Amino acid sequence: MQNGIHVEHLSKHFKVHEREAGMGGAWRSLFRRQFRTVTAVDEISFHIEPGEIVGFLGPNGAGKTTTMKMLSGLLHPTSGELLVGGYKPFQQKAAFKKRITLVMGQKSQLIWDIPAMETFLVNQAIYEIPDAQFKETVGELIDLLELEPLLKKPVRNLSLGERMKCELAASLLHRPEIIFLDEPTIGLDVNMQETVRRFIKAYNERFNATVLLTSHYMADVTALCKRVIIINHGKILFDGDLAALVQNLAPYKVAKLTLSAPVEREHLQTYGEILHVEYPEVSVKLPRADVSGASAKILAELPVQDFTVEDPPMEDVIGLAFAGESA
Ligand SMILES: Nc1ncnc2c1ncn2[C@@H]1O[C@H](COP(=O)(O)OP(=O)(O)OP(=O)(O)O)[C@@H](O)[C@H]1O
Repeated sequence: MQNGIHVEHLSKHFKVHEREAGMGGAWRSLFRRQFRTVTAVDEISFHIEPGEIVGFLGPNGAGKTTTMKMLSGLLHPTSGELLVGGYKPFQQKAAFKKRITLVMGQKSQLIWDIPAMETFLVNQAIYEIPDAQFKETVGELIDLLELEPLLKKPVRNLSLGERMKCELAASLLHRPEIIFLDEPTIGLDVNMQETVRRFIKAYNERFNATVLLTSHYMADVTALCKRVIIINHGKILFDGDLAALVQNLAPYKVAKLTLSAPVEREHLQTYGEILHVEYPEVSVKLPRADVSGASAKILAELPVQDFTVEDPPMEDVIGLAFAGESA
């Protein structure tokens, strides 16, 4: 289980200084400091097999980044057991650092005023990558990410998407087998998101790399992750197949029809809960257990020009997970 990840009852508490509002509060807090404990991660356990790509989802402040930082050795856990690629991350052994990488979409490791290639050379020295391997890996990454035209420009002149591609290359030069990706596509346009996604998949396949990925873009998750872990308020709400999540949480599918003649809303409602009507387009919820029967009825009885049945959008399904938790 060399490239796997084992997490048992992992927790992280932060002690935060609380100050009362106003001048009086500031004065009092000089003498009597008040602290509050924030539980960012609360006794989570999971295992990830080598080569798996797992989506790590949750709303803002759920505990995703804190978990990733513990997994990559940047934060010391408050309690629990953690084994990543056979190492205890916080011991920060050189051999451990060579096996992992943490890419944060909102933080750059590239040196701003000089071309990305210079950062690559710095990383070659840091990770002690032999020349031949460095050349080979840089060549592969240039091909996979189409970096050639970007490498000689100062990083500050690159677009956000171009910078992200260089960021990924810089983070993967040492060919880590375990990669933590925190919002790798944030702020990128749809085409660039797709490029980054394809690259992550290709890297995973080529090196059998284990990937834990957070993203607010559900397209990333559906394209890359068979399995998802959902976290909220530091606790795991779901860990399993994405398909099972959709089935469990959304016991319905969405039928989208294009009508060839108007139909009264009251009549449409008899086929299922209406999500949207804007003639000629209509969306109706169909019970998952009877999709074929309900579809046949619609096609036989309504003036339908076009008809599709889909799973509800992932955003809605994840929303249901959080709603269920707070209910
Ligand atoms: N250094 C810190 N000191 C105090 N509290 C912190 C610290 N880092 C994180 N927290 C708190 O821990 C909780 C979890 O934060 P974390 O950044 O892990 O969430 P996240 O799921 O990554 O959210 P986002 O999607 O917004 O990045 C939040 O309540 C946050 O305010």
